[in-house]
Amino acid sequence: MKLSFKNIEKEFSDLRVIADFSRDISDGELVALVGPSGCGKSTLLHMAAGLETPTRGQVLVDGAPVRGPHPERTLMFQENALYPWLTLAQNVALALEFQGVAKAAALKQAAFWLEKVQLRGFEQYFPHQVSGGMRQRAALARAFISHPKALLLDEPFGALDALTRMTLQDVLRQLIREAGPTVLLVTHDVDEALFLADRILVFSARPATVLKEFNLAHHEKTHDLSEFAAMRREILGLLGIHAEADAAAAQPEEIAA
Ligand SMILES: Nc1ncnc2c1ncn2[C@@H]1O[C@H](COP(=O)(O)OP(=O)(O)OP(=O)(O)O)[C@@H](O)[C@H]1O
Repeated sequence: MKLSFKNIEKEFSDLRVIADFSRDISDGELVALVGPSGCGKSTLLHMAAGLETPTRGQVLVDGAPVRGPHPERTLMFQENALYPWLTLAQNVALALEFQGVAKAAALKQAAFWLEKVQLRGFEQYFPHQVSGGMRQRAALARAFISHPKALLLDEPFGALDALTRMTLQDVLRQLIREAGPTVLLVTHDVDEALFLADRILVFSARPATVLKEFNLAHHEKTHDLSEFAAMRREILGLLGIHAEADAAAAQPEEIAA
């Protein structure tokens, strides 16, 4: 599914949030959106989901204007995504039941997807009985069960510790490889963007404009991101975070001859 943002501008009353954003996201591409807090990244995601409309401009899905939410475009949030009164299996199955699939068939599919995210044996657990990482695994299963053509991820692992986040990034990458959806990922974690994305868009503060775009397609990536150290430094610099140690302190001591 191709997503196109055409001259998007967004204002909330007097607040100018997005200033003339245009980009095409190709079918199967994973584009990460990074930028300062409150610059409008989630707003762009909500527009692609059909939950928010641009003040000016258009969001197109395979050439047709977005008119509202659709199960083909699935939004996934940071946390609290599961219903606490339903088991993990029931939560995952619900995504299919909403689309008219009978409960028994939906639960069978849910078991399959829970196994894919390594939650076999936890089908009957309630969300509060499992860890945050396990809840997000279940949320991933729920996102993928309906075979979305576009996945809109809003800080999906933002509430997890660094190690759990990395294992979840691996799970997500495997699911994406198998299912091939187009993905828009909002993240504050530059390493997450470097690891997962084919392209990274770095936004300015409000009103958001793209400061710079980084292309990472065709790189075989691992969590060792040393190959991308210069890019990482540049992205952090654009975000106003200076990664270099104090230049003077970083100088090796001169060796007396
Ligand atoms: N429905 C709304 N009504 C009014 N203002 C809104 C609405 N949605 C978002 N905003 C405002 O628009 C701005 C951008 O919000 P948005 O959530 O898109 O930013 P963000 O870049 O995703 O931020 P963060 O990284 O902190 O999640 C914020 O100032 C926010 O308060």
